[in-house]
Amino acid sequence: MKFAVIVFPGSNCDADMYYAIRDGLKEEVAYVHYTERSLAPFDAVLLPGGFSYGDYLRAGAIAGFAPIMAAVKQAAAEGKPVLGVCNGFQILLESGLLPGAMKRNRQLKFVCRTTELIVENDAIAFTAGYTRGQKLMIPVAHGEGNYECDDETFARLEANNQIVFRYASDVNGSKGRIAGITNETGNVLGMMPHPERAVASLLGSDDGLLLFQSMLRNWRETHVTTA
Ligand SMILES: NC(=O)CC[C@H](N)C(=O)O
Repeated sequence: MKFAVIVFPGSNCDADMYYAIRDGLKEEVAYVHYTERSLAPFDAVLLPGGFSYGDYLRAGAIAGFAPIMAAVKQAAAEGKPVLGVCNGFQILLESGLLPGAMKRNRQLKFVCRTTELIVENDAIAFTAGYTRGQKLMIPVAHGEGNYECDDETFARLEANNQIVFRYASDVNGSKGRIAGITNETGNVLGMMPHPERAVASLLGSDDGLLLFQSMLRNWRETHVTTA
């Protein structure tokens, strides 16, 4: 399976994502610059954390218009898995691939610590290896992680099972303690916590590795070769 890690000006978790795939998952991975226009050779797209364009206007707002985003939207439309972590999640929101928006954390402070997450949806490619209700220890590091959407959108997210992860307790004021959501077809996932920073017990937790392993397992199941 071939993973693309998109690099925007100001990305700072691109290397973490790259090593999680190369050394944690042991699959093929390459950096793709934000000025590129095709993701055709890749099976999955990863939007890493960071401060793209210095978080100017709003985090992710400018990156949402970067040249590569048309290819990210095409990959999503083709059903390829697209994962946005932290700033990557913010970019997915700003580009309209996921509904809602991020506000500054309620406490108006950057939060950098390990959080406890609850798996709410274990039926999508990213979470099939977990079980619903399972608790995960995954770190967060963000200033704008306070998820907001209107009540109608929130009701739709709940009804469609699009809330994938919730914080076990309030971290940043996020509506419904939302930590991660998916699109209606389940192939685009945005999450504020960093699974790529939790891929080995040496890092304090390997609870994030199963997310990447689930992506790989799903891809193998749907791309059977009979050579
Ligand atoms: N690690 C990240 O991606 C966090 C940066 C992010 N732009 C923020 O809200 O602070």
